[in-house]
Amino acid sequence: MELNDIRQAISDTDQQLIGLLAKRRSLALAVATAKLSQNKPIRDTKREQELLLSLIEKGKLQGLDAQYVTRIFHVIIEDSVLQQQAQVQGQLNGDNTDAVRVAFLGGQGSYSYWATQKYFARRAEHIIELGCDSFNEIVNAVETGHADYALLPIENTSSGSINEVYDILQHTRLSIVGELTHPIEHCLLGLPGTDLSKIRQVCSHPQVIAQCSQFLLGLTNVKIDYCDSSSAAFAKVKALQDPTIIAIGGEEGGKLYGLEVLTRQLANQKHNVSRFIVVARKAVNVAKAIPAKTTFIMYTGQQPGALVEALLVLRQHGISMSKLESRPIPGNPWEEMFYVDVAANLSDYAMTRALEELNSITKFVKVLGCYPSDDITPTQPQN
Ligand SMILES: C=C(O[C@@H]1C=C(C(=O)O)C=C[C@H]1O)C(=O)O
Repeated sequence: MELNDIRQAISDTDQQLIGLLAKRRSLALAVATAKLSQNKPIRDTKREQELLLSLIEKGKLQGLDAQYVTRIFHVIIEDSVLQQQAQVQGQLNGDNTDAVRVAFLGGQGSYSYWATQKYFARRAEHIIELGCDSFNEIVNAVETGHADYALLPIENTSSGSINEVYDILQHTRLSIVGELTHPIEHCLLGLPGTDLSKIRQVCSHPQVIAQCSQFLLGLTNVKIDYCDSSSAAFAKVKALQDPTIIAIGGEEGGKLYGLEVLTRQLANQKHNVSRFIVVARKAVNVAKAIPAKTTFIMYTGQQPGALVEALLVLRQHGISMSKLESRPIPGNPWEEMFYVDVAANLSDYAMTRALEELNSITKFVKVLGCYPSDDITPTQPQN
């Protein structure tokens, strides 16, 4: 067979794969409806386990190794579960699936832009993008009704919590309605033909700079230029047309501005992932069939043991905490507000009781939102 003919056969096979993936997805959505009518949870790890074992067996017969089959089906199953969860949530909360207006940091090509695309691809036909220059502007867009949702990065595996966003949450009336984890792969990006040894200026968002601090220490005589977003940095490098100025951001984003990758994998942590939250004016209910997270803030006061007492309430109700963060309370020096993420549905009896008790033993408690957990831990195909 000629090269072109073989390639044509590969393209035909890929097209069939795409068709099969789309078919599998629509079957998964039908499964979700059937599960709801039978009061069954969306995730069924026993079924996933059986499926993986049987696929590994079938793969072996056709020369496909177990790891390859497992890796591919982890991606397919994760998509299937997230797709089902989004459908169930949309139905429960009467979401608009035609068009949503979403505010996020930066313009086309920023990390928040890609996260927005990923999150809403499962939830709406059309995204009306509202790129913003700051976290305050993003939140304001939703508060004033210019946008339906805002997407905000809240923590990252390299740089930790994004304090500015935590501080905004203390004062906003908006509710957290969703979360999303998204891999962040920082690259040095420059105009075509840029010579790394001649670089004088690196542009990016302060969070990106913080996540690449170790790499940047190795660059001498280079000025750091803090921009509003990674996409603003791309735009600047493109506009200046100076090959001594480069940006840090995602490869796909840089491409939109005609920039090329000079170096990859710049983050301090190899596994560099950001967690984003989605906020809206109206809180949502989370279907019982879906694992939920609740985020609340509390001020315990400064008496000895106050935080321990509060955390004991969670333990007494069998509620597990996935995150505890403290932030200063503006205007009250040395006093701290605690941010707590728990694996619980706000409408669970245990959670209702825990919040009642926390209300009585702390000085202030406010629920920031209850939303579906994005954590789809892959099922391992053990016998
Ligand atoms: C589709 C289903 O829902 C989920 C997704 C699965 C899949 O995509 O194969 C398997 C089990 C469930 O966690 C199902 O239960 O069959």
